[in-house]
Amino acid sequence: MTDSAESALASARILMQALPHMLRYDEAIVVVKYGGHAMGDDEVARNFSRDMVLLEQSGVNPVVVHGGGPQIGSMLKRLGVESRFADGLRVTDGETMGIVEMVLAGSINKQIVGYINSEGGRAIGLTGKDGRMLTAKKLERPDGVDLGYVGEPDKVDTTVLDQVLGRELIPVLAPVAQGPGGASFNINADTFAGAIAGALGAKRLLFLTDVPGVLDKNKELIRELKVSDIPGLIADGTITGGMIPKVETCMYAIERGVEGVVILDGKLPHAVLIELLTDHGAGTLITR
Ligand SMILES: Nc1ncnc2c1ncn2[C@@H]1O[C@H](COP(=O)(O)OP(=O)(O)O)[C@@H](O)[C@H]1O
Ligand SMILES: CC(=O)N[C@@H](CCC(=O)OP(=O)(O)O)C(=O)O
Repeated sequence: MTDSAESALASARILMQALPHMLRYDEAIVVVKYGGHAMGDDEVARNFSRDMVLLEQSGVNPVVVHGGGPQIGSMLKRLGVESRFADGLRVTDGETMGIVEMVLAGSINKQIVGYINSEGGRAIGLTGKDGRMLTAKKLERPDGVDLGYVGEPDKVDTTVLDQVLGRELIPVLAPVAQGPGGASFNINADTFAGAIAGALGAKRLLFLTDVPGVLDKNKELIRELKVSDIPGLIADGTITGGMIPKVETCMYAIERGVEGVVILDGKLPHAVLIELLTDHGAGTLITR
């Protein structure tokens, strides 16, 4: 067989394997949270963007929610502003909020839009403010510690997204929202993605991070989890740090009707396609 015939046969085999999965996700909404740690270099960003375009072309409706914690940290350092966290959330005074909005809604959001456009897609960059998609309320902590302009989702209004989805456009959302008095609030990107996925009734919520998924005590990947397994894994110290808000968001999203949440390594080439369009999946699948 010639090289080109062999390559065509290989593509046909992949397509045949992917077809039943493509039908399962036809017209479904898949929310993909693209974490700041998963963004990496130019090639990672191009692979990620290509996957979003391929999904859209296969009849799936991807909605991207991005983070940018490490990138905000670098900008604060350059500007000589100290970064402070309380339980994984950035303490956000007025000056910090201006820089958070500049980095998330400005540079990162438009970079991702640019990458998706370069791969042949039509991306549309928005924040929670646009069309009042997501309004924030100030996050009040039980211990009374004031985190400043850190918000949590109050209301989600999907009017703008309803106009965009199904029209060959890929929404790319930055986790900034307007709160009481019109001020901008900084929302953890995992929490923002969970609220959007819940309101849209997404079929899947994918968290792209920098580890293969939820790891057990021996650092082995746990392939499947039930919501009821999670509190025990937090209590016994298996799940710690930045993984806690992620799995808590999984529980929240599944309670609101999201069918399944997957935590996976965003630097694995074509992680999203492998997860959605093959039998073996790529990370940890969490279901009811
Ligand atoms: N059981 C666990 N399995 C995997 N990662 C864990 C676990 N417990 C804690 N983590 C930590 O959670 C991190 C992912 O959260 P985070 O750094 O907030 O990611 P992102 O920036 O992508 O949102 C991992 O890099 C790891 O250090
Ligand atoms: C309140 C809060 O902590 N907001 C986050 C928003 C960005 C984010 O969540 O980015 P990652 O997903 O890359 O961590 C922050 O300021 O870092």
